[in-house]
Amino acid sequence: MSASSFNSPSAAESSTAHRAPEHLNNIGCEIRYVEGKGRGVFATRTITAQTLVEICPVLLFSAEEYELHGKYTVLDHYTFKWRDGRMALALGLGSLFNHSENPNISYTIDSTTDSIRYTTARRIEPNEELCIFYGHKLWFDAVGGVPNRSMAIEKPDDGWGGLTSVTGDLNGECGHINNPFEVGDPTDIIPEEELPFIRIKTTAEDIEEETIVEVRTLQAWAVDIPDPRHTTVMLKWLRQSGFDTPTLSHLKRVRKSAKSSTLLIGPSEATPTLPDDPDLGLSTPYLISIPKTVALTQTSLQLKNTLWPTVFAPRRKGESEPWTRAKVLWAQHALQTIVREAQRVRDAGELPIVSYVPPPYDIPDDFTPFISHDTRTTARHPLRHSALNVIRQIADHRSTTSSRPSRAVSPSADLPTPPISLSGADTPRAETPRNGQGYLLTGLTLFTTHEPCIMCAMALLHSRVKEVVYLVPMDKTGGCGGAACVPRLEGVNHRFTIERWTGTLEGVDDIRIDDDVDA
Ligand SMILES: C[S@@+](CC[C@H](N)C(=O)[O-])C[C@H]1O[C@@H](n2cnc3c(N)ncnc32)[C@H](O)[C@@H]1O
Repeated sequence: MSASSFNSPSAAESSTAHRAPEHLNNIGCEIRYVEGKGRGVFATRTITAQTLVEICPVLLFSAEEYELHGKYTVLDHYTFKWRDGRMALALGLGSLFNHSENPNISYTIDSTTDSIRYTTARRIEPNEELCIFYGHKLWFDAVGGVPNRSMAIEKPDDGWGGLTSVTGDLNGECGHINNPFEVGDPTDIIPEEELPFIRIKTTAEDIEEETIVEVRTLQAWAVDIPDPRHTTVMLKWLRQSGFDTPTLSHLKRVRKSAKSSTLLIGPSEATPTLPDDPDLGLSTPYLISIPKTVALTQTSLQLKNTLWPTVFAPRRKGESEPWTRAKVLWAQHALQTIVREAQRVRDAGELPIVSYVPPPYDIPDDFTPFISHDTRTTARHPLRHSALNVIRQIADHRSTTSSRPSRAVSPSADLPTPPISLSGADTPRAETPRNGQGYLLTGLTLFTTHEPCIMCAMALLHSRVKEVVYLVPMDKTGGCGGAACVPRLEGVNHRFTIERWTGTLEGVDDIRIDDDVDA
């Protein structure tokens, strides 16, 4: 909101006696009058998180027109600065969202259509007011919940109604927002090379593809069939022999050459007994090295084929989850939240390391976020790393409330409820479900400011977290691709996805720490 000069807004003049107009929004929003604020937007029913509630076309005024006329009118309480210095008025519900320090609506501009898209930042309950964040320099006395400042994450004064809380652009002008993910269809899948992060490889197959000289092999029995016409007989024998096991299903059974064939019999554990038929002219079985896994790329296929003909199976489904534009924005929002929280805890004398588990992108309902920071300094405890704290916070909360993962906790101003104390005393536990669903992080993404150390990476593995996204790599101490990559270790019984964020985010430089600190 620009409010460069003060004109008494209709809101200030209005009273609850006014009748609010109907709005034909089928998402569950309506306009109501509220004491002290004028009109506002309210939910008529539950609206789930990440719901697009309104798309508003904007009315644009030239800078000159606005400077000469607009700013002396009531418009000045409704307009935003547009990209090229023009002023924009959001039509529809856009101009009726009131301000809150705890906004439940975030919004992005779509300059291709000259419109603004408003999305719920969390689940909204019936009759709740839908609010955005205007910035810190308000030109009116705000009515409504002012958060506990000690808990609040300080937001920059963006002059843009909190728009930049989504975009990370903190220079205060819409015109300078340069976030490619806020423009366009939120359901578009972003091409891999345009994603603002690097995927850290965590499967053995992935490593093999990168360091292709080190094809992992195993020993298996083979036999030469001098007359290729006997190959079918030998394949039939193999099927009945019991030597044929699924362990070698990623390999072809026969390697043909110009004059003979070679049959792959089975793994080295059992010495094969061949058919007793001299007419077949078989060689004595012998051990060969064969690729241990399927070929995921053409390069790998070529290399593996030199050992033994290998099945080509390009990257298996689910290994590289596609990211939509909306999911990138969800992640940006989460990361901006942890950066602000880290700045706050740094100012409070702690290490600026924060871990955050937001509602899952796909199924955000019934889960309120958890956020924890490093408390080694205040707790005087070597294990109070932020990732461990948040894992423990979730487990404690879930096991002491109910078996159903549900409303949880956060100290963030972006987030609705106050935090569980991180005093260091273990919370007494209620009975937990046997499968661990009650206390694990199954299906959840953990966002963290710094690459988790090896201890935390192991704890995350035990917690069955689905995905870890971090900002600052810790080359000397990190356990997610820095000093080591714990979920990549052979023999671990769970792997989680890791993304190192490379996209620009305001404030990251403020929270860097010594590279030999365990985060
Ligand atoms: C963009 S308008 C919002 C819609 C406005 N309530 C109306 O009825 O037109 C901004 C104006 O709404 C009022 N307003 C917004 N948020 C408020 C709040 N938290 N407390 C009091 N007034 C608020 C202020 O008068 C402000 O100038």
